[in-house]
Amino acid sequence: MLQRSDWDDWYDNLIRAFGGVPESSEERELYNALTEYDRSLGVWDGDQCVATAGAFSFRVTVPGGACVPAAGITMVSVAATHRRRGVLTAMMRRQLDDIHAWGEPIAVLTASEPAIYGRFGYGIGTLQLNAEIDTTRVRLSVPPGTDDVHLRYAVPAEVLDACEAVYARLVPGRPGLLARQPGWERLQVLDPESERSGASPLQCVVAERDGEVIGYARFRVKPEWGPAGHNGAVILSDLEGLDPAARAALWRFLFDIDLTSTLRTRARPVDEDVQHLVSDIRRCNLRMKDSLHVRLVDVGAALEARTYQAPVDVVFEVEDAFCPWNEGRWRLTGDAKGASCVRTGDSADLALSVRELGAAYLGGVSLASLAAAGRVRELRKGALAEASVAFSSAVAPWLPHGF
Ligand SMILES: CC(=O)SCCNC(=O)CCNC(=O)[C@H](O)C(C)(C)COP(=O)(O)OP(=O)(O)OC[C@H]1O[C@@H](n2cnc3c(N)ncnc32)[C@H](O)[C@@H]1OP(=O)(O)O
Repeated sequence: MLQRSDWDDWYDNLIRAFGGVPESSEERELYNALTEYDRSLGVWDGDQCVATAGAFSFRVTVPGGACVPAAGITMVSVAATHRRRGVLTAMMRRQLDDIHAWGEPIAVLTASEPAIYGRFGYGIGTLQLNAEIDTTRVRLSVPPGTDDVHLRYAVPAEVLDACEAVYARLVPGRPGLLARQPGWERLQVLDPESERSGASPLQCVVAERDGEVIGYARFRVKPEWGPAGHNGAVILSDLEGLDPAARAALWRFLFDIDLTSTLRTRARPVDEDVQHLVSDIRRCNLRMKDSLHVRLVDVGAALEARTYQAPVDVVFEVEDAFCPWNEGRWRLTGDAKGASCVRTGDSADLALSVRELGAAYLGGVSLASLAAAGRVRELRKGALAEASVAFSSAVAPWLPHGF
C-alpha cells in the first residue's frame, strides 16, 4: 500500500520512466487526487522509489450493458536503473493476486507499448481508429434532422457537467466505456500548454436541441500558413452525441471551420458513424491502433457477467500459467438474457489461453479470427462458429481515453 507521504517520490519515478518531462501542476494534482493509495504498489531501493503500479477501481461496460467491476491498471513504471530484473513481473504477480482477492473479475489497461502485457495474460480487446481527413476534398452527407441541431461555443469547464451527463448516458450502450467516477471528467479538459504543440487552447462546441445538451466536441485548432494560403488543422480531442443528427452536426462543424484543411482525430471507435457520411474514405487516412487490453482475472465470473448475442453452450479448455486458478475446463451456457460459466469435467470444445479470452471478451475481436491465427483450437466441429457469433457485439467496444 502506498503512503500519502510517499506519493511525490512515487510519482516522480513514474514521470522519469516516461522521459522526465514534468506535467503541469494541474495534471499532477488531478492524478494525486485520483490515486487510490490502498490499491497502489511501490518498490523502494533504500530510500529511493524505483517502481510504481496502480489499479483504479473502475466499472466497465460489457456486452449486454452491465457495468462490471474492473481494475484499471495504471502508472506502471520501473526505474531504468532497475529494469529487466523482474520487478514488473513481481508487481504484476502481486497485483493480479490482489485483484483476485478483491473479487474483481477483469483487469484492463492501455499500454505504453503493446508488447509488455501479453505475458501476464492481457489480450488486446479493443482497437481504435486514428484519422487525418483532408477536409478540402472529403464532403459529408448528413442525416435528416442535422439542421435542427443548434451549436454554440462554450467554455469547456463551464459545460463540463452537461457534457459528462451526455457521456454517462452513452456508457451502458457501448462495451469498453468506463462509468467515470466524479473527478475523472476533469481529465478530459486538462489543457496543459505542453500538449498543445502550437495549437490553440481547448475549444468546446455543444450541440443542443430544445435547450438540452445532446452532444459536444472538444478540439484545438492549429493555424498554419503557406505560400498558397491557409493550411490549418483541427485536432479533435473528443466528440460524443446522443443521436445521429447530434453527431453529424458536430462533424459537419469540424469539417467546415474556416482556414483549416485537415481534421485529425485519434482514439475513435472502429465503427465510427462518420465513416458512412464521408464522400471519400480513402482521403480520411484511417489507421488502427490497439486500445484497451483486457485480462480475465476470474474466468467464470467474467464470462457470467456479460450476455451473448446468440445462444451458446461450449466447454473451454483454458490455459493460464500466470493465474493458475483459471486453468482447466469451463462450461459456458448463455444467451442474450444471461449466462452461467462453471467448472466441468466434460470434454473441451475449444482450447485457448486466457489472453485470447481477454481479447474476445468485449466482443470486438472474433474467436474465429483468433482461430485463423492458430490462437484458438476447435476440438468439436461447429463450436468455433457458435462461440464466435455468441461473443460478438453489435457495437464495437471502445474507450475514448487512456488512464
Ligand atoms: C498500464 C501502464 O501503465 S503502461 C506503462 C508501462 N511503463 C512504461 O512504459 C515506462 C517505461 N518502462 C518501464 O518502466 C519498464 O521498462 C517496464 C515497466 C515496461 C518493464 O519493467 P521491467 O521491470 O524491466 O520488466 P521485467 O524485468 O519484469 O520484464 C518481464 C519480461 O517482460 C519483458 N519486457 C519488459 N518490458 C518490455 C517491453 N517494453 N517490451 C517488450 N518486452 C518487455 C522482459 O524482457 C521480460 O521478458 P522475459 O521474462 O522473457 O525475460
